[in-house]
Amino acid sequence: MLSFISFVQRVKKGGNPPEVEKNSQPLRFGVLGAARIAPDAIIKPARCHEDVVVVAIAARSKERAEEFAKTWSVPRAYGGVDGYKALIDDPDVEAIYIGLPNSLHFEWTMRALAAGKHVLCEKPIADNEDEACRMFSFAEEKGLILLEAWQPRFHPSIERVKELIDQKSLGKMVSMSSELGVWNDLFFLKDDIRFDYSLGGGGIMDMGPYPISWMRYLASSNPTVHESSTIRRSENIDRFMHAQLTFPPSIPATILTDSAMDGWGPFGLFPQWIKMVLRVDCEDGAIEVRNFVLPHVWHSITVIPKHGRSWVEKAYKPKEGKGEEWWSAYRYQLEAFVSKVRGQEPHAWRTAEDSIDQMRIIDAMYIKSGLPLRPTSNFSL
Ligand SMILES: NC(=O)C1=CN([C@@H]2O[C@H](COP(=O)(O)OP(=O)(O)OC[C@H]3O[C@@H](n4cnc5c(N)ncnc54)[C@H](OP(=O)(O)O)[C@@H]3O)[C@@H](O)[C@H]2O)C=CC1
Ligand SMILES: O=C1OC[C@@H](O)[C@H](O)[C@H]1O
Repeated sequence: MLSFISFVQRVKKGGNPPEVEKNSQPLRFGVLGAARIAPDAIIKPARCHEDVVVVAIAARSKERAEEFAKTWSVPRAYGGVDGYKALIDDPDVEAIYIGLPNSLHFEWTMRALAAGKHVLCEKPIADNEDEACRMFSFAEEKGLILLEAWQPRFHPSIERVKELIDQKSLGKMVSMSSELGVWNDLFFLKDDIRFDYSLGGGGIMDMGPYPISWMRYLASSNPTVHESSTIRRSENIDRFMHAQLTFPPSIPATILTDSAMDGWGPFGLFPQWIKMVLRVDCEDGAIEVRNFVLPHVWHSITVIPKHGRSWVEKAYKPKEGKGEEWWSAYRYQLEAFVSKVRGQEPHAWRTAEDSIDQMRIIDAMYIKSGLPLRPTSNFSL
């Protein structure tokens, strides 16, 4: 009962966070694309961050930009064919949030960096490893911050799981597995960007960043991809992927993603509940993490020793440092981004190398399953 009440309180406050008083010179963000994820990923976190304001939004249509600006109280709206460019050129904007289709992450990150802006760009950072390398090397050349927005990395829950593994009370890690599946019609549009190869779509592009990054972080290493099989939605788009990997020295791992799980019951008429389980088996027990995608909404960390009783943990607030029970993973992410821009040590970070390695593994999964890499952008500065 208590945990249900705290769930309701957390979701209520996290979903509509309080507006806090701002510092005298907060970091001024512009939002590129009136994407569905933008309110959760940047607008709401900015509202409750004392050192951030969102000053502008750009969308392909002026009406859409104005509507978004009105809904979310953003002072300036840019639209039309030059809308994105106008936002980037706005001298008042210091940092850009990019929530565009994956195929546009490269071009608009490069343009934003060229204009001297820091960038928080959605996951996956690019269409492939080659693009990711070029983006991070340009950010370094410009002395600007570029962060791939993979929010679970910043939430206290992942830190707690890592701590449980590293303290070795369950012994050494022996294997990992994860399942991430959603019922198609529950989440996606008929013409979703995720189903369009030219926009960098694909199931493992969209869902893969979660299990792959969790596993890489928990193992503190990068895997080799051995095998990968898919059920396709269309020619180059994986709906379902099952991949087998090995983390060094010889820890096997399996990853399953499915963006259109079959329904259940007569004729599969009823939607399946979302599957979001990651399991780490160790010599003397196991850990199961439920909801490793949006851990702030709800999660559970079940510790299952081979000898003795299991227990369940939750970690919404860090043991030390800034944070509140109701902070979303996006809010924690913004905290880290701003610290980095301000030259302070963030509580967590995702390095260039980390994001580039991540793209290399996604590429390897496509190669192993006989699908082409997502297309490299033709854009050049
Ligand atoms: N971190 C997370 O939790 C999540 C991250 N994401 C990531 O965010 C990004 C956006 O996802 P999502 O919000 O679901 O996507 P949407 O389809 O809702 O938004 C994509 C935006 O891209 C813009 N856009 C520009 N060119 C095109 C084009 N040719 N076709 C379609 N849209 C275009 C549109 O902006 P406009 O018309 O307004 O200019 C649109 O609002 C993806 O990279 C995805 O992986 C998504 C969900 C969760
Ligand atoms: O990043 C994401 O997180 C949740 C998923 O359902 C969604 O497709 C994806 O873009």
